[in-house]
Amino acid sequence: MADLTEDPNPVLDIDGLLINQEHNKTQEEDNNNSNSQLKNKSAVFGKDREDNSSKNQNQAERDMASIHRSGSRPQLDLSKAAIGGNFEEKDPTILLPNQSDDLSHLALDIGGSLIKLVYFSRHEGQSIDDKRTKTLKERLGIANGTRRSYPILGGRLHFVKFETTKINECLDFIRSKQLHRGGMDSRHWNAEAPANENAVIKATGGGAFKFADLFKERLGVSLDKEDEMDCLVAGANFLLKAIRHEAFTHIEGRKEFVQIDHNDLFPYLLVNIGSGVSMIKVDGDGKFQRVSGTNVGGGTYWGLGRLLTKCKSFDELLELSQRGDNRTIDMLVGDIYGGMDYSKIGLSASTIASSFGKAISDNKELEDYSPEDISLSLLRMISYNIGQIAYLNALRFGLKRIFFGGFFIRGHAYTMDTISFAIHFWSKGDAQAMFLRHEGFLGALGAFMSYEKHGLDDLMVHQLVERFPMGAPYTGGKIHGPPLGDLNEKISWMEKFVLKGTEITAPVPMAPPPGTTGLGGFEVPSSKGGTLRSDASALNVGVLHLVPTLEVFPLLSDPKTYEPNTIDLADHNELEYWFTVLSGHLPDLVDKAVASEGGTDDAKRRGDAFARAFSAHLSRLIEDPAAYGKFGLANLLELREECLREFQFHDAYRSIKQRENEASLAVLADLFAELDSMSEETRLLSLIEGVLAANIFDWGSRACVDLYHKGTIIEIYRMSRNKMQRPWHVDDFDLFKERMLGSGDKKPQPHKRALLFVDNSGADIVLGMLPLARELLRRGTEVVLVANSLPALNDVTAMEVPVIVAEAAKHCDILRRAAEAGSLLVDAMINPSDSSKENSSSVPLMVVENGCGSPCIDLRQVSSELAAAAKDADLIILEGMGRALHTNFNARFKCDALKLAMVKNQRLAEKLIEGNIYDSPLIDSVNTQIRFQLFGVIVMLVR
Ligand SMILES: CC(C)(COP(=O)(O)O)[C@@H](O)C(=O)NCCC(=O)O
Ligand SMILES: [Mn+2]
Repeated sequence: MADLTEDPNPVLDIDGLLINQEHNKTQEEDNNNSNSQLKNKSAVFGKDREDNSSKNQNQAERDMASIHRSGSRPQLDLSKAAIGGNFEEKDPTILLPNQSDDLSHLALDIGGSLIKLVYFSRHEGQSIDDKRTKTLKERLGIANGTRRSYPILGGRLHFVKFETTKINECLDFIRSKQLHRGGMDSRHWNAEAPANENAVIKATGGGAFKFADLFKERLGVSLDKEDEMDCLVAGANFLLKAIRHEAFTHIEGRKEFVQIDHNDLFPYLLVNIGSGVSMIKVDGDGKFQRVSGTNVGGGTYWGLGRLLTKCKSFDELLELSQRGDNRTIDMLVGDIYGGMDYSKIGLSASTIASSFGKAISDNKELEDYSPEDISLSLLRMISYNIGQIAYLNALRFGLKRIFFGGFFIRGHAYTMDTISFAIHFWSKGDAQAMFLRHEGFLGALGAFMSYEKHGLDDLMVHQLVERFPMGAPYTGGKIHGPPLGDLNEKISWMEKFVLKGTEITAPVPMAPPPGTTGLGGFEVPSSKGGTLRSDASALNVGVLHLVPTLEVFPLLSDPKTYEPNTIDLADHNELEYWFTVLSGHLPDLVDKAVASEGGTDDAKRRGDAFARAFSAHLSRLIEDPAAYGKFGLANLLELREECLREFQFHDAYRSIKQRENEASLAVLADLFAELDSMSEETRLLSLIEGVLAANIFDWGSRACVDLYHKGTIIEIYRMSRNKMQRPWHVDDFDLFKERMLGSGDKKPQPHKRALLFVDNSGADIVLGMLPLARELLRRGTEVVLVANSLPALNDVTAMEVPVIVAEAAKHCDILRRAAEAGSLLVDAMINPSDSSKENSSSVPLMVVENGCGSPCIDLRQVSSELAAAAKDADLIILEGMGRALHTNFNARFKCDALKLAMVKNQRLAEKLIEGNIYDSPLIDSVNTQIRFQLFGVIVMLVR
């Protein structure tokens, strides 16, 4: 019988854990994780669901999906195939003993100064298929046979780089991660395993020739050389199509991310600035022509710079330029025109008229000029020249977009500004220079894509999630030390790194404040002196998680214009505010996290490491808000959760959630009785007020946590509900009521299926959302509770909801029947298919996971289960600040959508409600006269 843990096909079903932990966790940890998830799941249903027959079915499903894969995927080796388990089964396991996972793992671009590595690591598909999910999938039309087959494997794409002079470190890294044994099952990378005699690694760049023998000798692998231009173009095309906001403009110190329309990408000019410069007109995938180039490039800057300044490295030279003032050497227009602009032809006094021009008139020798000034003058001369030639070529072919890549740029602000200025100036604003976040990895990515079976072609933008683990030993993609084996080593590394200095908090400090470079970057750079490092403004490149099961939420009215974040952290005031808020929460969060792991010394150490890591992220963002790409508040809140998971805190609020669930369930029967005694209209209003009131139980909000000291859950809930006087700040209740209850001649129009995006545990779900769900069910609307896949703050997870519903159902027949019909109460059923027949008269209550582990939700990337459930839905209810305010406040849908949120944050109240915050309903605390003045409520019905 095939063992699930050895399944070579983790494509397929990762419903349980869409977002995984950091990659360099050991395999053992991964397994422990999934085991404990499975154990929880089993506990929910009181049975061990991981018995052999379900294993067989899982396996069969995986095999089915493998067979459905597109031709670009690894072909199946069917030799010695056999049916495993019971032949009578509908989907017996098919064993493929000779099927190896021949997925490519590593590709290299070995340049003159840097070696760039792109490697892929598989991650295990966690399948949690129990009776409930199986029946649910059948109901949603994604069960066996009709289920989607995912054309690619789930996994992670890593980007790292080494200096070419340190090639031995690079070889050690490859060996320690066993990346050269790509032909094997990656989940069993094993140092003991014999090297594959014929192992081949795709490589591009001159070093692929130069170091071929060294690779053979040290790693026993051959380098399969790929053409550099082919690779550059393939890499750029992939990035521009698959990564949202890969490109950005850089004008006067300001980065702005650009969303490229995939259908309108070609043609463009790709300018790759390495030692020399290539200019390539790209017309499509594999369709390109090198149209020009210049021998004045990165090598020129480095070569001349070294001679003129005695610098020891390229980075040192760049670093010098940060402190330079090119006006001492360059002849400016103002120098010629007595300080005046030459406005007739559009030249300002600060424009460089002649690079190094002052050196002809000054009676000075080389030693009389500062190396800093020389470096900056040289940098500008070369950047400007490249920009100008690029523009001329764009003009030649009528190209509006010019993308710049290559090692020369290195995210360097003044280089980018100078290039942008040249393009803008000469094209009179018609053409635009754009830069790429993964600028240095184009070639390596392209080499990776040249493997026949890489599968990346099939990837869609919504299936990629970029994560920023505190990926020691490489921060921002750059290797800083030997690779780390496990979490313990990683923590030690961080402890040392932080103790050593500020490097971890500011691995790549400095972003010039907007405007410092002046017109076209020709003013004097603002210097941060000694704090600057060579890769000063380089952008952080994260790990790309490939999650084939993610889908775009089908009910978004316009996915193209959808922007999940309401708050954009590119606004420095916002960033500073949230930085302060989240820094303030940190000590408390660490306490909770450590307590959730038993308060052991190990947990304390991990807690400490988490705090350091998250603070480092915050500092990095404060230094450069664009460091992680386009980043909104939702991303920051998610980063915090990811960071907790990185240090193995899987559910920091576990016990708080449990306690609040119990306390709320204890008063639920009374609440149902109270609601049932009301008239329809009063009840509907009370239900909405109840959702808002219960949303106050939010451990992510400082104001709310302070409130908890003032009374019991039910007291706070009641007090809060009683204070909900209408009209609310945004108040579409009457519209909703009309649809639900009708008015005058209008009959009620019950919805067919409602998706309820639930938020917090305890009162929020139990006293708020479940009673609302019950009302909808009573009116004949199917209800799907949509909950997080992974914990985030005190949010309830999809795994926890069935237990809560089971408890609630003890007090309510409507819920019980609906839960049975929706297969939530599996233990109450004799046989799921009989049971669904029996309950066919009842509308079902179902639970699906949303695909994320954050307090917010990006509806461009949701679980396939949710996407399937959405197909028949005509009502969406988004609840809570994270899902309805921080994200999706501006979202529009194809059907009715209700956004219900208690505004629990002063700044947000000001920003979104646009009124005087003191107009908001006041909430008196129960026992004291203290007034909480920052709560407003929003009930928004939108389409
Ligand atoms: C993290 C949250 C979005 C969670 O709110 P919820 O979605 O549970 O209503 C919210 O607690 C929040 O924005 N907190 C910010 C910090 C504060 O106001 O203290
Ligand atoms: Mn929440």
